[in-house]
Amino acid sequence: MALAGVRVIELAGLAPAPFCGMILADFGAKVIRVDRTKVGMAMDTQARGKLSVAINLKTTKGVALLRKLCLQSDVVLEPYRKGVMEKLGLGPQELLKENPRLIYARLTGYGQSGPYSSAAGHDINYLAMSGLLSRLGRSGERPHAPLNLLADFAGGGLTCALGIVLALLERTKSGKGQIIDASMVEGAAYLGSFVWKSRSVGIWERSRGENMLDGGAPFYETYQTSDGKYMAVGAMEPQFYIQLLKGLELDAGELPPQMSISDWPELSRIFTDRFASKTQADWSTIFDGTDACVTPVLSFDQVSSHPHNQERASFMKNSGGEESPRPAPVLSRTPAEPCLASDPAIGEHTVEVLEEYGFASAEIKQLLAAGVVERNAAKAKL
Ligand SMILES: C[C@H](CCC[C@@H](C)[C@H]1CC[C@H]2[C@@H]3[C@H](O)C[C@@H]4C[C@H](O)CC[C@]4(C)[C@H]3C[C@H](O)[C@]12C)C(=O)SCCNC(=O)CCNC(=O)[C@H](O)C(C)(C)COP(=O)(O)OP(=O)(O)OC[C@H]1O[C@@H](n2cnc3c(N)ncnc32)[C@H](O)[C@@H]1OP(=O)(O)O
Repeated sequence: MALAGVRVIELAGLAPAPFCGMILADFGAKVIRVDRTKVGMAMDTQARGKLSVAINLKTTKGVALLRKLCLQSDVVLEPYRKGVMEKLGLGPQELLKENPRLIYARLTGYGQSGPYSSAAGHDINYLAMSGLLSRLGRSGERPHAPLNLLADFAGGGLTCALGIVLALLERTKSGKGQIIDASMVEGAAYLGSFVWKSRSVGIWERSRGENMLDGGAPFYETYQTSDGKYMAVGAMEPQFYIQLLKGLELDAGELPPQMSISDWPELSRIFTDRFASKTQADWSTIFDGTDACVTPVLSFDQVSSHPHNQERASFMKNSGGEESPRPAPVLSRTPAEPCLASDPAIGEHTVEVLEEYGFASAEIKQLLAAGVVERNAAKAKL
């Protein structure tokens, strides 16, 4: 796999850093998640392929232990509020001094500087601060955050993974590590570059929810079908729009012009009535194999059995039967090989990891007895 041989220490976090760690693990890195001790249940739902060590970082020995792990690793990924790692004596200056090849990734909401850098926050706050949230939502309604996908995962976890891979690539030339300051506000804003940079072509001039790509245009919308499901329409270009009208059995000559913005509400009503006359399966049969850019809005229950996704094996099941998306993109020679075993219990690999990093068994016993580290059995498989 592409990242085979890369060792990552991931400090346990809420959602974005776990996703970043899972991407690295899916593509072959050895990812060791550092959990707290005395925590019953892991909150990491993105733990595929990771190992877990439980270390009490509020002890001097726990901090020394983590330093030793970082000394022999390529990447440390930390998701805490600004200053937390420095308070523990695990800041980048200290760790890079000991291991100059270390890539030290800091994944936060607001970045390592600026007046908000120490504030708590979540996806919705970061998205708001990126400017993007102001553009998301229906006409006349409040801005709406679409799940916690944009800041936490796209602007956060995924962007941070890109930063780590870039730093690993650069290290092959310089031999040096570096610090990554991954701010979810900036990651989300960067993701919005298209919106920023396409303002000059006039496609965002109207209010939120009234433009071509944000729900304003009838040919870029979802429509309910007679069985309560939905179809997605993305027929922007005239040659594709004609195909849409053909599938809907509408005569272009009897309709207002596609780009007549003042007629969009009327066109939208016509399309709404038409889509409501057949089931999702009927519409799929009509539009499949055409260039109308019309697809069913698949639910999580439907998605893996759709013939297209099925042929590509786009979704997979782990050993416990849990379904999830297969890692993307697909690399031809060194594709991801996601782990199919169930997620690790907190501290499941404490002993194994410490042994691998050179701790003697007597030392491990002492650390366990003193509560500096904790070992737990793998979760029972039902
Ligand atoms: C919208 C998303 C998040 C969605 C996640 C949800 C799925 C979950 C969020 C809340 C969960 C529910 C809740 O917990 C209640 C129930 C609990 C129950 O067990 C399960 C059901 C629950 C209902 C549960 C269900 C779900 O899990 C939830 C709904 C996001 O946007 S995530 C993005 C968040 N932002 C960031 O990551 C940016 C960077 N980080 C931060 O800004 C802060 O870390 C953050 C997130 C604001 C949290 O701040 P906090 O004050 O809690 O922590 P920090 O200041 O960072 O300090 C960390 C301290 O921990 C110490 N520490 C770390 N490791 C160790 C260790 N191994 N040993 C000892 N101590 C450790 C560290 O030293 C710090 O200590 P100090 O404070 O003393 O310095």
